[in-house]
Amino acid sequence: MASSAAAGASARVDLDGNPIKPLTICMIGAGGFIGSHLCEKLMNETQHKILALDVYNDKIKHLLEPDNLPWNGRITFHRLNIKHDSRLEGLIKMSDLTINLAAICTPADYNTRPLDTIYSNFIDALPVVKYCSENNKRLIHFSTCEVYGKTIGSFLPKDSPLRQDPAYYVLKEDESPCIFGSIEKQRWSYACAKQLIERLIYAEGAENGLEFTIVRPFNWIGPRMDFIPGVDGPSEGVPRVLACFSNNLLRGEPLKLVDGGQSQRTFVYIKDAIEAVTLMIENPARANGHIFNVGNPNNEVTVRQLAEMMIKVYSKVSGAQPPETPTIDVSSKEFYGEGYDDSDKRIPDMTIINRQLGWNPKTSLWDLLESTLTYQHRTYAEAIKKVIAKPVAS
Ligand SMILES: NC(=O)c1ccc[n+]([C@@H]2O[C@H](COP(=O)([O-])OP(=O)(O)OC[C@H]3O[C@@H](n4cnc5c(N)ncnc54)[C@H](O)[C@@H]3O)[C@@H](O)[C@H]2O)c1
Ligand SMILES: O=C(O)[C@H]1O[C@H](OP(=O)(O)OP(=O)(O)OC[C@H]2O[C@@H](n3ccc(=O)[nH]c3=O)[C@H](O)[C@@H]2O)[C@H](O)[C@@H](O)[C@@H]1O
Repeated sequence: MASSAAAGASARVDLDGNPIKPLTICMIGAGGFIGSHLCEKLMNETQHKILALDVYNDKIKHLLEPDNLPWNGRITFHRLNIKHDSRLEGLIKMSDLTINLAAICTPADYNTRPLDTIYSNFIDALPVVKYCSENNKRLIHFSTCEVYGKTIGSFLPKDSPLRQDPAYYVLKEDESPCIFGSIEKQRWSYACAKQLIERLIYAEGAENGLEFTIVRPFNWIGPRMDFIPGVDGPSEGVPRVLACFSNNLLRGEPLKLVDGGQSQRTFVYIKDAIEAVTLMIENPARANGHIFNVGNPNNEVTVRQLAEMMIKVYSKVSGAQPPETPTIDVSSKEFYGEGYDDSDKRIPDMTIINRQLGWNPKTSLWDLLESTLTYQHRTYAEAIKKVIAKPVAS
């Protein structure tokens, strides 16, 4: 494995046929869902070095130990909180490229912990941008498709034929407006903080020459996403939809559809999406100065359809009977609390990423759910049984 990985790595060329020099990458938030997949790919397929920064490392432990792994020495973990750690600037200075993934990014937090959300997504990202700019270091910053907010089409009358016109709903990096709800709808605290840090990075590029790339992920999903409440996360915690529905399926409970599950999303497989990030890392001349949508426009479903598909796939991979009551409707107020609001529809325009990096997603929703739910079942089914069997303390 070591020799084939090294051989593959030495033959690597960029999209213009130039050999790729090994980089040192400061990856902030490397211990999270996206970070863990990116570290895995870079260790397996390239010769880049990673300084992995995070508060946690559970999701990348398999890349750090034991110390005879083929990539031994190319990944080092630095346990730190970027809110208050003087090592941050030094680590950025030691690197050729910084990738910032650190953020609070679960919707259940946006309206219930708006201050933490705004600090995490804007204030805490400021020093990262500043150190990159001052030290002439390249930055890949993770933003979100939530910066688009709601579609223009959502404001049209329900029966307007214009709702069918892509001009009213396809989201384009350089054209679509950012449409958020009122300030009382604290859901938008995250999107607004992400929008402002995007604007700041863009301005650093324009005024001070910062070399940057901004990534707008559209619902990347796959193994290791978030946590299963009561198993590897708090019992009362509310993760993103993939983990919420996985939790319901593992426990044999109905899946909860917020406000009827009418919102639409496009889901992309994490492994396809990581391919796009690798292209950005290794093709700076094509990626710098750009904002990229990264999603799969072919995988659009309503949340209700997602639930129905996950129920079918989970039955197939686990052999379990579907729950007697497969889904139940809950109000957003009951599920998320006051101040929740939602994006109605999210279809990414792929023109820019396709033109600059030639990237296209490959995996269908059914296939990505099959591999992800196989992982969820294998990883959590036994643990859930034990949790369920435990008597509740009176
Ligand atoms: N997963 C998606 O589909 C998606 C979609 C849109 C945007 N994003 C963005 O991509 C980034 C990564 O998302 P993810 O899904 O991997 O989330 P995640 O929560 O799994 O990972 C974020 C990581 O950052 C770390 N972190 C947070 N604050 C930190 C701090 N102060 N110091 C050090 N480490 C800190 C966390 O411990 C966590 O490991 C985020 O910026 C998120 O907003 C993700
Ligand atoms: O992944 C993304 O691209 C971005 O969008 C997500 O936001 P959202 O898609 O609204 O969050 P999910 O938790 O994945 O919820 C998707 C939809 O499912 C619904 N939902 C969620 C959980 C549940 O149990 N039931 C349910 O119906 C939500 O109301 C929402 O309409 C998060 O904000 C971020 O991680 C990220 O920036």
